[in-house]
Amino acid sequence: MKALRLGVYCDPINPAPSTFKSSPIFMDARKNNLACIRAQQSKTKDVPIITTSSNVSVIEELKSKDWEIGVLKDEIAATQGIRIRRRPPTAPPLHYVGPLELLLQNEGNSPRNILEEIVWNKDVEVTQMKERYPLFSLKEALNSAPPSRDFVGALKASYLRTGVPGLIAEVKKASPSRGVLREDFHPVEVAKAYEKGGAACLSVLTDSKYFQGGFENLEAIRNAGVKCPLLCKEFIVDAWQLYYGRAKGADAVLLIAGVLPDLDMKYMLKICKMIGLTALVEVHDENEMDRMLAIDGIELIGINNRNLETFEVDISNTKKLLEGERGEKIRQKDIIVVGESGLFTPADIAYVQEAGVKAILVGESIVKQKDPTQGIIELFGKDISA
Ligand SMILES: O=C(O)c1ccccc1NCC(=O)[C@H](O)[C@H](O)COP(=O)(O)O
Repeated sequence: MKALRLGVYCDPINPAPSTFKSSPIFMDARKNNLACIRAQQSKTKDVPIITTSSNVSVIEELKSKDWEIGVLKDEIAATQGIRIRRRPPTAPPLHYVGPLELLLQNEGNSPRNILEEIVWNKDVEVTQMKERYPLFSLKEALNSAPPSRDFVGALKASYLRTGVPGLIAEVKKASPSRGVLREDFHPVEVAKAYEKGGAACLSVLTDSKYFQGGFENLEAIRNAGVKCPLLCKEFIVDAWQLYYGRAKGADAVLLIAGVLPDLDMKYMLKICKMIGLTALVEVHDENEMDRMLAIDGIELIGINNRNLETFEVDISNTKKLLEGERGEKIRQKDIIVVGESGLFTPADIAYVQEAGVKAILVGESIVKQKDPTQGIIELFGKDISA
């Protein structure tokens, strides 16, 4: 353990009862209170903020409770086999402890892998975004958002028309595992080239820090008149992001089973349904698949061949997760399966199609081509546009 700055977490005066502390109402109330206080502060930025000892202590207390709740949530998630922790486990918010402010740091405070790092960053990013665009304003924005389009319908229609899996073509400039994929990147041009090449739907990376994407790309593609339904490819950690994505023109959103515990997943699915978003629920292993098959109402499951913790890609993962009883259950539930990542050749497509997928999500192999329309022809070994 290395001590850089010492942070002391203490709330001896007003500890909340542990049963109440873990209730969703308490968690939401804490988060919203904190966001409200910050939003009020940012609205009045021209006026000097008088920081009284009482509002500082309220904010500090809320931060601490928020951190405590995060730890509790991680404990619940771990019982479901989820390895991704939602925030650093041993670092409570920095507290003023007199003349010395020190933060205890140890290995537990470092993300264990890239997915965990992305999730921790996303949590901070979303907290800041919520202050700029509070939920009530997004709910208003939804009234003027472009109508959502039928994502699953487009995939099914494409499969019926072409006899090969419907293509979700990914508008992706860069990725943590591959670096920059397309230097001269014009998202609208790429999107139009994909549409011309016969893509059923598009996936638009909106994360800027790790993928050099952005919500402005999603919005621009939608506003450019591209007809393919759009997947907002984000790391969803908070329901607020669903409203934001829909307001920016998304028709579908990605929900990662390795990040969201069952209760969060069910909650997100409900909100998606309420606001007209299709959920692409992503799994990578048997445990995640079994957890998602136990949840009602999922119509689209993506099997990611890429392990987002190690970057290892193996397309036989799709086959493995569709074998035996799992495959049977998927057919019974009439779930459309999307094969994701690491698909480069007609043989790869045939392999996952044989395993049972009716749709594929492809980025690297087509975005890297000078002409992405031609990239699609090469991927399938034929023209699927007509
Ligand atoms: O692609 C990455 O390096 C990555 C790293 C961490 C989290 C997610 C990541 N990628 C998301 C995806 O799974 C892919 O963008 C998508 O399935 C397309 O994959 P590909 O065809 O291999 O570009």
